[in-house]
Amino acid sequence: GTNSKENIPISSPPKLPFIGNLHQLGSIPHRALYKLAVKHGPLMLLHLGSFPTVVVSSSKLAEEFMRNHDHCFASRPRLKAPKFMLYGCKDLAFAPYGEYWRQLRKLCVSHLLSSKMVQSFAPLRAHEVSLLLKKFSAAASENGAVSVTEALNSFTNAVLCRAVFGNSMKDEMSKLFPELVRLGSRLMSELYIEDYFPALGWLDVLFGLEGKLKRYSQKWDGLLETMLDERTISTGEGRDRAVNFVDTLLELQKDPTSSKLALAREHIKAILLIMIGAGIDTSFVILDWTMAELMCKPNIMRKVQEEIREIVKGEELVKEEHLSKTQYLKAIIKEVLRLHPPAPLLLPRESMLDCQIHNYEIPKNTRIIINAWAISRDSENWEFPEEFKPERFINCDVDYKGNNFEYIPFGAGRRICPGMQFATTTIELALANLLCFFDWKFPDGIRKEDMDMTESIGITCSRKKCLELVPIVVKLN
Ligand code: HEM
Repeated sequence: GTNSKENIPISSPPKLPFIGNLHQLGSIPHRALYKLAVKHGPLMLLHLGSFPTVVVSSSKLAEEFMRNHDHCFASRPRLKAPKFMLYGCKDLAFAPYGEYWRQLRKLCVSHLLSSKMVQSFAPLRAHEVSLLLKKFSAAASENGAVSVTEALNSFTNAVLCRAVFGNSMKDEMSKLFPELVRLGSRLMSELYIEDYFPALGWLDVLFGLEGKLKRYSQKWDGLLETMLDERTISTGEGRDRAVNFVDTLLELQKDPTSSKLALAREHIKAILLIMIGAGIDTSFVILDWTMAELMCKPNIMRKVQEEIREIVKGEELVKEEHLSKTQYLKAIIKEVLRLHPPAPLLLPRESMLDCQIHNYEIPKNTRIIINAWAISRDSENWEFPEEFKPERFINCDVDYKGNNFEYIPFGAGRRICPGMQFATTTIELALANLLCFFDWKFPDGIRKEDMDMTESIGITCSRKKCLELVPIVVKLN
C-alpha cells in the first residue's frame, strides 16, 4: 500500500551498446524477464533498443503502477503489430487512453460483456456445450483418442462467434478463425525492429516480417468484409432482427448521432477482430491447461469429478445454475490462471504523464511491462509457488478481479480485462460438463510422466503440444 514507503531502488541490468537489453528477452520473454528480476530486483529499467522500458515483477509495485498511479499508466504504446493488424489501433485493447477508448469500452461492455449480456448468452453456451459432449461421446463409442485441444478451441471459438455475430454466422467462416488467431498471437510476439529503432523500420521489410503482417491483415480484412456485407444485406431486408453485437455496431455507423462514438468501417473491423483475438485464445488456453494439469494429477481429477457429479445428480447437463456450488472446480481454474496466466505479461502499458514511483521519476511515454507470471509465482506471496495446489484457494478471499495484486491474470485498474465474466462462465461450464460425464485416459502407450508442459511462443501462452485423450462415457446414478 501507499504507507509502506520503503524505497525500492530501480536497477538496470548491464546492456550492450546500441541494442541495450533487447537480446535478453529470449524466446519466452516472461521467463527471461523473471530470471533477470531474480538477479536485479522487482523494478528494472531496461533499454530495449532506443526505448526505456520499466519492468515490474512484484505485487507491491504492481499495486503502485496499476492502482495508486493507474491514471498515469493507462495508455498503450503504439506497436507495429497492432498498428498493422488492428487498423492503426482502433480496437479496444490497443487504443491509446482517451475519449475514444472510454466510449468504446462502455459500448463493448454494455452490448457484449456485461453480466447481463453474459447471462443472455446462456442458451447459446448450453447449445455449444451439448455439441462438444456429442463430439466426445462419438469418440468414446469408438474407443478412440480425440484431440481435446482442437475440440476445446473450436468450442470457445463457436461461443464467441455466436455471441458477437449472432446465429447467422456461417460455420465454414468461423472454422477459419482458430488457426488465424494462433498465427496472430505469434505475429504479435515477434520482435519488430521498428518498435525498438523507429528509424530502422525498413529492416522489417527487408527481413520479410512486414510482408507477413500485411498478408495476415489482408486475410482477416477479406473475411471481415464478407461478414459485414452479409450483415448489411440481411439487416437491410429487415430479417433476423435479433440484436447482436455486429448489428449494434453497424446501426451506430448509420446513425452517428445516437452515440458519442463515430465509427467508420475500419473501427468496426478492428473492434470485431480484437474481440475474437482476445476472447478465443485466452479462454481456450485455460481450458487446455486445466485438462493437461488434471491428467497429471489423478487425485485432483477424481475429487473434482466427485464434486460435480454430486451437484448435478441425475441431470443430463451441468447447467449454469449448478456452477455457484462448484467450489473445488473454481479453485482449480484459479490455480491454472495462477500458474499459466494466458497473457503472462498482460498487455504493454505506456505512461501518459511524468510520474514518481518510490524515489524514481518515470518520464512520460515510458513503456511498462508487468510480469504477472512472475508475480503469481513469487514465494513472498505464495507457499510452494511452483506446485499445482487448488486447495490454496479454498477458504481464501484472493481472487482475480484486480484487487489482489499478487494475482492479476486479468490485469487491474482501468485497463483490466472486460471479458473476465464472459471467459470464466464459458470455462466453468465447459469443464464442469467434460469432467462430469466422462472419465479421461491417455491413449495406449502414453503415461502421465510423458506429458510435455512446454509453453508455446506467442503473446498468449498455450501448451506447445496438442492434448490427445480417450474419453470414456460415465453412466451416472
Ligand atoms: C481466461 C480468459 C482471459 C484472460 C486471462 C484475459 C486477460 C486479459 C489481460 C491480462 C488483459 C490486459 C489487462 C491490462 O492491461 O491490465 C486483457 C485485456 C482485454 N481483454 Fe481479456 N482475457 C481473457 C478473456 C477475454 C475475453 C473472453 C474477452 C472478450 C470477449 C476479452 C477481451 C479483452 C479486451 C477487449 C481487453 C482490452 C481492454 C482494454 O485495454 O481496455 N478477454 N485481458
